[in-house]
Amino acid sequence: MAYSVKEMFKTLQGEGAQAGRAAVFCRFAGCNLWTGREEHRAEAQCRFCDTDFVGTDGEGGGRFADAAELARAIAAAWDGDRARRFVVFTGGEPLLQLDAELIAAVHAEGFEIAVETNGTIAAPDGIDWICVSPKAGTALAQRRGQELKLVFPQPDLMPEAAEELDFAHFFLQPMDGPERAAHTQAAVAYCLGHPRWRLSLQTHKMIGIP
Ligand SMILES: C[S@@+](CC[C@H](N)C(=O)[O-])C[C@H]1O[C@@H](n2cnc3c(N)ncnc32)[C@H](O)[C@@H]1O
Ligand SMILES: Nc1nc2[nH]cc(C(=O)O)c2c(=O)[nH]1
Ligand code: SF4
Ligand SMILES: [Mg+2]
Repeated sequence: MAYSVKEMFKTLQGEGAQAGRAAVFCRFAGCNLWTGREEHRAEAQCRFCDTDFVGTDGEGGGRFADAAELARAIAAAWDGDRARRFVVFTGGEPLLQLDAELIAAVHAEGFEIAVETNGTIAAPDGIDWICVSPKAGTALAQRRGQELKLVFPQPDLMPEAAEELDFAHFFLQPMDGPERAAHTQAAVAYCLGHPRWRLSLQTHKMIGIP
């Protein structure tokens, strides 16, 4: 199938258990929880998004005709040592587009594959690192993986409700926006009182990298 990619770039993973690791970020266009248009934000299912995922006009973005073409572009974006090649599929919601064919093509290029998903769509087999970031008021289809990364606080989605899920790592990530400092303090306090949860900071924003 063809794929719509907003942007693609190599940077360090900023968040979660893989923070600090070099990765190609492939940001798919489109999401099932928000149109991405500001005039629809107040009515969206997910209202705190920090990302522009509309269209295919970003750096390294475009329409890719098939899996082989997109896998080649991902490999070209990894301009270093072949060892420890790593791609993070994000968006938008990547599980609207990431399929078995693309997973196979990117594995064939020697990459480990991670995904950042809202968890409302079950992941296809073969992804090496699944990070689910659940959103209040939505039904969770993907209930297992490597990393659960809960944006905090979401008053209608308390961490306690997520603890029964089958993940190796549990992170709270302070919700960015005008209240970021207060959200960060609240997340710190929660982690201190509930030590199964660890703090995930968006480190790329602190140091000004994509
Ligand atoms: C832009 S989303 C794309 C992937 C997928 N749609 C999802 O929500 O997981 C990438 C990550 O950023 C997180 N995120 C989005 N907006 C945020 C904000 N305002 N503050 C902190 N994290 C945010 C998401 O929860 C997710 O973990
Ligand atoms: N550096 C960096 N790390 C990230 N981790 C998750 C991101 C995302 O937008 O999915 C992201 C991002 O946009 N940049
Ligand atoms: S689900 Fe992810 S991409 Fe979609 S609006 Fe929410 S944070 Fe943004
Ligand atoms: Mg981001």
